[in-house]
Parts: sequence; structure tokens; C-alpha cells
Amino acid sequence: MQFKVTAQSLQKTFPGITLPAEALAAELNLDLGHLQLLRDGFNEWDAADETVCLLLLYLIHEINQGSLCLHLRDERLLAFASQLDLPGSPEDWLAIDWHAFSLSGHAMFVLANDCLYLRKYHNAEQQLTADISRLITGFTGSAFTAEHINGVLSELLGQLKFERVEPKQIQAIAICLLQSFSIISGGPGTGKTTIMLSVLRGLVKLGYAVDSMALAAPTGRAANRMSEAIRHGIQHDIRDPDETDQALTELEATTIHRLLGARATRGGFQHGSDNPLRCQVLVVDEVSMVDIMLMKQLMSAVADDCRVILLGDQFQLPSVNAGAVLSDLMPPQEVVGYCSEQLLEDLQVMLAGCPEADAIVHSLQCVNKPQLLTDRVTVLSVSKRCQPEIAAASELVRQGRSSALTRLLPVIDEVHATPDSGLAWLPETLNVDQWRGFYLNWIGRYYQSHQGNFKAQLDVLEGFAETQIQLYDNALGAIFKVIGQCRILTFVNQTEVGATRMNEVVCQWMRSWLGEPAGLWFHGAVVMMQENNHTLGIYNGDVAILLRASSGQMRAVFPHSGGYQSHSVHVLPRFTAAYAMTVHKSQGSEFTHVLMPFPDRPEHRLMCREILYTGMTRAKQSVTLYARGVSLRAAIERKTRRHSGLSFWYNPSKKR
Ligand SMILES: Nc1ncnc2c1ncn2[C@@H]1O[C@H](COP(=O)(O)OP(=O)(O)OP(=O)(O)O)[C@@H](O)[C@H]1O
Repeated sequence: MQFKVTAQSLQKTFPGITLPAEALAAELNLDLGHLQLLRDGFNEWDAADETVCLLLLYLIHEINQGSLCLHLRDERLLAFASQLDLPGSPEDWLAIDWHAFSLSGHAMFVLANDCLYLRKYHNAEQQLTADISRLITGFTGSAFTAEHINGVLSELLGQLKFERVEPKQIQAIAICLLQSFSIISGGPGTGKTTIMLSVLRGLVKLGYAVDSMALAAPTGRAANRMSEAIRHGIQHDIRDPDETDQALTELEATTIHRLLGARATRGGFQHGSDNPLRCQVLVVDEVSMVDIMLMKQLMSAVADDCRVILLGDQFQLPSVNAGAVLSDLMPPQEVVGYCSEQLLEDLQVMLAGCPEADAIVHSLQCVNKPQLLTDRVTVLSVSKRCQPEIAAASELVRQGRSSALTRLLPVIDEVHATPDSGLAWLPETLNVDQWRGFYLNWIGRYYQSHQGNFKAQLDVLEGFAETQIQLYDNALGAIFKVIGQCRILTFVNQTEVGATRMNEVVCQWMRSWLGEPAGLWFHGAVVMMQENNHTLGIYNGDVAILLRASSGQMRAVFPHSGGYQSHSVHVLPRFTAAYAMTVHKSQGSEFTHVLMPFPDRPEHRLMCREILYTGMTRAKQSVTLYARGVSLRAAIERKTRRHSGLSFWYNPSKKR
């Protein structure tokens, strides 16, 4: 938990140094923990002057914004320095002897490639780089020739039920079978899970045992979705699944923390370089949510004979903690689609007989000096699930094209005009009561138009027999379909456009619509967990419906392994209403219709492209934005920027 630093605490921490404390506290994202570390240092360092102090405060700010380091030539730093009359230039700052600043005999900072690091982040970055290199160049597991893969690949493609497998999907499967380390990035519905399934099936055909495979994701909910997706894929997308497919459906994905054996009390992990994981294939999903420290630990625990496949969407929100590992590992836009001559030759052999072979080969360009990751990444871009207008609009957001997007958005002025399909923009002109009326109408429309599936089924479930939940599959199925219809996704928790307030207002309306008495919770309330409970198999972000059971007790019912499970509300982790949730919480979920209200301050720090992109791409059918034009433009134009030294994997000689 971070405590916001005040001007007063800054002055107290650095009494000998004249600082524009008010400006610093207002503009920088500082925390007390890091500040105390600097205070301890300043007591020991003779050479620390005002410039050092300000640069280190800016370093803390950058770390708290998710960067691993401070780029000493960064334009924003230069603008900030000139605003504060900070003496010197980047050349002077680079010439400071940063190694001289140590605490208890340990150097605290590292300067590398014009970037200033706290040592722990530099070490993490170095170790991650070394481990990924090791997994690529020192792989000791089974490798397959292109000829060998050719037979398996055509069998795999022939077993997919789709009318057309996209060229990039085929390329991704081929690359994952060929390479010991590969990454697939793509937006929602572009087929990452489908590819993963084909790759796992291919590896089984090539001789890997199902029990040598491990699946992991950063959160329990994402891990659950991964296992469910495999079961669903085998059932629906594969022609004539056989026994090994059946075995694959039994693979249970786990959280990365659990896989690594995180120690609850002593901290640290059981698995690392000295005690590697035993799996020979590791697939990690939702990698955009994994921070540098966890990724470093995970890669260090992967044995030399293990294949690694990373899946995620590089354009989604980066991890809560420091780093943007997935996007750092992906190629910059200008080198997407580049590969080595060797890969091109291999692809020609692997794809022999495949009707898409020419399209794939012609979409690639050879580079003279391939780097470590050049031949190991595939970007998927055709969504097989998302409504085309939403896909096109989210692409404009991703590219930061605010004018093009605002031109594309149909402007509406009332709730009845919100579309059943596609996009709409309601410019923010409503007063508080009108705004509440708007979103109650919006939510009410979906719940009321499905009354028979929601209100009527709640009557069926009133006083349900808690030990025989399987008897209510139909009623619960109908209810969860309605719950998945609509969600308000917010940037913030507080204010009239924040999840907390909106949930209160919606709960009040729901209670009265359902005719429920006053009280803390009610029969039919839709709720979301805010913590994990591994024993119950319940995870942060899981959504449940509260129902009164035959015992009179309120119970929460969750979808679980194709059926449902119920728990007394008294044993649940902390939970909240789920009609509105922050975009951060919605990661990995999908809804038919999404309403996104923007904070009215365009300069709000959460107003950024990645949040808007992540929120919009949660919607399958319609997105309605409630925003001032200036806020909408600000969000699209502000890109999250996290500095690290990891982005040199494609062209190390390129200067930033
Ligand atoms: N080539 C294809 N043709 C038709 N449908 C496809 C194709 N590829 C995948 N699908 C279907 O599209 C849907 C989305 O695919 P999948 O779940 O693999 O995407 P994803 O990228 O993993 O999505 P998410 O990020 O939301 O988990 C699935 O229902 C899948 O069956």
C-alpha cells in the first residue's frame, strides 16, 4: 500500500536541501517506503546534492508509474527539470558517479544505456534477459525438424472445425512447434487459446506426454479460464477428439505463484534456478499482467529442456507492479513481420501442402541480422468474436488516432439511442440525477428485457436446496447469461462515474425492482470477489449471484467446471456489487454490452489509451462511451510509457 507523500514530509526528509516541495509532491507519484530508503542514503552520502535528490525523486516517480528505470534523456524529465530550474543537462547527470551511492556497503543504483536503475530492477532485468537467452540458445529438450512438423501440422489443421484458419494462426502453430521459446500476442478473440490447444495437441503427436505440460496464468481466475478454454476447445473446435485430447481436458492451469511454490509465511519461492520446475512444456497466459519480478522468477525456474509459450495482448493494460514485460518483448511496429532467412526456409517446408503457405511466406520479410526473438513471435490480429466496428475502433485507440475515432463514433443524446450493436458516444452534459437515470435505464434495459430469464428464474431459485445445486442448472444458466449481458466499466472507483457509487445506486434500484427488503445484501444481487480463497477455489474478480437458500441463509453461487457451486456468504472473501467494475478488474472477462464513463478531468492519471482499449475490447456487441470530447481525446492520446532496458531484443544497435 502506498501512502501519498506531502510537501511537508518531503521537507522533513531532506532538511538540508532546498526543494520546491509543493510542486514535487503535487506532480510526482512518490511513496513513503522509497522515500525512507533515500533518507537513509542521504544521511550517508556526502556527494548528494540537490540535483541528485531531484533525479532520485523522479526515479521513484517513474518506478511508481511502472517503469524499471529513469531514462536520463527522456523528454518528460527534461521538461520537468527545466520547469524546476534543475541545473545541468543529461550529459552532466550521466557523468554523476551513481555507483558511489551505497547503503550498508551495497551500491544502490546502476547506470546502463543512459538509464538510471534501482539495483534490484536492473538485476531482475539482467536475469530475465539471461534466462530467456538460455531458453533459446541452450535448449536441451526435444527439437523437431521442419519436415517432421509438416506432417503433424497438416493433421492438426485438418482436425480444426473452422471453415478457415487464419494465416497468422497457422504461422503461430508452426513457430511454437519449431521453437523452444515463443510468444503469441493478439487481442481478445484472435485465437490465442485455440492456437495453444493445437500446439499442445501437436506436441503430444510429436511425443510429449500430457503430464509433462504445465499451464499457468497470473491470477486464479485467468488460470480457471485457461483450463475451461481447453475443455471447451476440445469439445467444440476439434473433429473427433481422441484419448489424448481427453487427457488434455484434465490439465488444470494454476497461478504462477502456485506453480512456483510461493511461500506464504517466509516469502520467496520453492522453485527457482536451484530447484527448477519439472515440466517440459510451459504455457503462460495473460502475460501482459505479469510484472518483471514475477517473470524473472518464473523464467529462472524453467529448466533447460522445457519449451515455453507466452500468450497475451501486448496492448492491454500493463501489470499493476513494475514492468511491461510482454510489450517489451514484442517487436516495435517497424519490425513486425520480419524474420530470418532460415525461418522462411523452415516455414516453406513446414507449410508444404498448406493452401495458406504462400500468403504466410509473402507476409514476412527477411532481416540481415536476426536477433534472439526475431523468429519467435507472432501477432494475431483478426478477431473471431468481436463485433467488426468495435474491432476497428479499438484499433484506432491502440494507434492513438483520436480524431479518426471521434469522427467514427455516432453521437447519441439519450439511453434509448444506445445501440444493440456497434458503438455510441454520449457527450458528458448530464447533471448527477440525469446521469444516474441514464445508467439505471441502460442496465435496467438489459435486465428487464430478459425478465423471464432473470426475475422469473430468481423466483424459481428462492429457497433453493443448497445440497442439490445441480437441480437448478437451467435456471442458473439463464441467470448467468443475463449477468454477462451488460457491465459498466469505469476508470476509477470514486466519484459519480466511479464503480463504488454506481454500484450503490444500481443496488438500490435492483432491490426495489426485485421487491427485496432493505438489508445488507439481497436475493438476486450480482457480486464480485475482491480476494482469493484457494481452499474454496474462489478468486479475485470471480462473479457470483446471491441467492436465499432453503435454510434461509444467503449463499453465493458461482459457475464452476461446467456446473455451479455455492458457498455461504459468511465464508466468502471480501466482495462487492458487480454491476460496475474498474477496467483493471475486468481484464480477462467479456460482456455483450459495455458502458464506459470517463472521469471529467482529462488530466486524470488513469486516463490512458491502454485502459480505454482494454475496456472496449471486453465488449462483444456494443460499447457506449460517456465522456467529454476533451477527455476522450486525452485518453486516446496518452500512452502508458514504462521505461526498461528490455526493448533491445530485435535491434540492439538501434539508438533510442
Ligand atoms: N479460425 C477460426 N475460425 C472461426 N472461429 C475461430 C477461429 N479461431 C478461433 N475461433 C473461435 O473464436 C473464439 C475466440 O478464440 P480464442 O478463445 O482462441 O481467442 P483468444 O485470443 O484466446 O481470446 P481471449 O483473449 O478472449 O481469451 C473461440 O470461440 C474460437 O473457437
